[in-house]
Amino acid sequence: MALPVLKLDGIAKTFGGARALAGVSFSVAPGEVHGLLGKNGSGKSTLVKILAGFHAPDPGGRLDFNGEAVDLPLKPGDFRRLGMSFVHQNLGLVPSLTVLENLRFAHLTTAKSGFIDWRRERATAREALDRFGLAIDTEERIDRLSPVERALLAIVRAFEEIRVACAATGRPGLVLLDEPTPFLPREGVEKLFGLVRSIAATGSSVIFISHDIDEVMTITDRITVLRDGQLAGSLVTRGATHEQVVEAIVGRRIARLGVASHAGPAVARPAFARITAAAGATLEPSDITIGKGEILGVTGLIGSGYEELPYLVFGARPCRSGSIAFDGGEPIALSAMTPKRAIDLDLALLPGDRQGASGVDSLPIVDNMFLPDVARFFRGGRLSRGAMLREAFDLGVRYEVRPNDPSLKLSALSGGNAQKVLIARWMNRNPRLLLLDEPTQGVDVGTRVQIFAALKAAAASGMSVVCASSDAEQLAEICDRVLIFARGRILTEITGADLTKDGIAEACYASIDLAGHVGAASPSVHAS
Ligand SMILES: Nc1ncnc2c1ncn2[C@@H]1O[C@H](COP(=O)(O)OP(=O)(O)OP(=O)(O)O)[C@@H](O)[C@H]1O
Repeated sequence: MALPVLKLDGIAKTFGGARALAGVSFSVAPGEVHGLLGKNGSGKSTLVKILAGFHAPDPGGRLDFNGEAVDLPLKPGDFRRLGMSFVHQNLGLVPSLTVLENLRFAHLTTAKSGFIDWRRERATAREALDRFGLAIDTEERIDRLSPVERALLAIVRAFEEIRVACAATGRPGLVLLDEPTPFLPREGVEKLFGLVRSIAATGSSVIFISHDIDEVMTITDRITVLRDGQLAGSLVTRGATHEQVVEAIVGRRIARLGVASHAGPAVARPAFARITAAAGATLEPSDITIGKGEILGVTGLIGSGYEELPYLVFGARPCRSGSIAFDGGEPIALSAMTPKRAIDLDLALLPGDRQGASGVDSLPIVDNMFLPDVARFFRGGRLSRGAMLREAFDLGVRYEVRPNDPSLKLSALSGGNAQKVLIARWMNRNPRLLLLDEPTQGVDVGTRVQIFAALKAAAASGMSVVCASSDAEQLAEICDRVLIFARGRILTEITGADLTKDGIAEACYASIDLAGHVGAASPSVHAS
């Protein structure tokens, strides 16, 4: 067998007494696309950060790269010399710098001479972007790019670094992609997979971390599964089934997701909220009625306008027009809606930007859980921290937050566990209308099932939900009705037996052709 590009032996990591990795061993062959899977908090990102030189592993482990033992801990930057590159969950781009500066960052900061030939740098950056078919301006600042463009740029940068490193060393390299797809629309995922295959064809290897089992089964050759920091399984992808992979991750059998549980037409329900002529940056004036206890999905290709809806209703983004009326009451102009007023009206918003808008990394979990309603914990004029901690712990049990220590900072949790904290925060308030943007991004397959069950139970007791998502499987699983958007307008509505993962995905794709003809159609869709 060819010499592995990466060989790990007994890699362990302890954070203040808690074991994140308990002696992990596996290897990655040249030209192999290797899936690294596991529940939230199983240790995947910790392993990646050890390879990046960000965390020092506990003593005793061994790491070989292209057959040579590497001194541990890796020093920051060692990975570049060896021929590794990374796309981390937060993408690692500098928002205030340009595309060019981000793309050529490593080269610019290590340039031997003080002189930088900007014309040449620009041409090199342009070539790299063109090679990957990415039509963005090299002078554009990162904070002006869309999330999709940012993700693709980070991916292009990682692949470009490997290409250059391999040309210099003449040996295979390794790209590590830590959940690169949540922000990518279907076309972006396909583009990424094209890049992954082209890198693997040159003999370099790719480690692909994702919670999307279908994607992992499409792109990987082998799969390593971690559970509680230990190796829980190793599978050859071609011979494995979806169920086997899920079982290796969760440790038990669970029912396949994505099978629509809807056999008939949507149940007629009384209207809870009527949105009239809501328009934002890309959303064209649209009328939408949300039923009481209904879970309404909104989706489409990225940029089609659906992703704005939760924010416009919550007053978290500027609107061009629109109003909302609750329970047949007087309409409230969306321009007069603010997050504070929305909270007073018993609305809740879970934004999609986990690392930015939704949680405060530097605050303890308990504060993140109760930020919106801390007033509830004042007893006789004093804040009862004990009551907050007790309730936070109970919520942590219910939503399987690991580790369940509410006094830890949010930043000490893995990405998926942080998302559970934020979901728990809003579900616990029992709002009348829950607005979600990509609610289970980064959440593992077992927890997804629990969150779906909690949402369904809350809807059954009368809570209305709007779920904006590009995840067709999730929408099929939880929604009573899904609206497909194209070019800012509602193109079609899916209910009943058509409400399947494939049905939703097909409608989104169909929207590419149909969007041009949608202008004259009425965008109005109602719950019953
Ligand atoms: N800086 C840190 N301080 C303390 N504990 C940490 C730190 N980073 C990670 N951990 C803990 O280590 C464990 C593994 O976390 P890690 O981020 O590697 O999980 P993961 O498998 O990448 O999860 P996810 O799928 O949610 O991203 C978790 O219990 C986490 O809380």
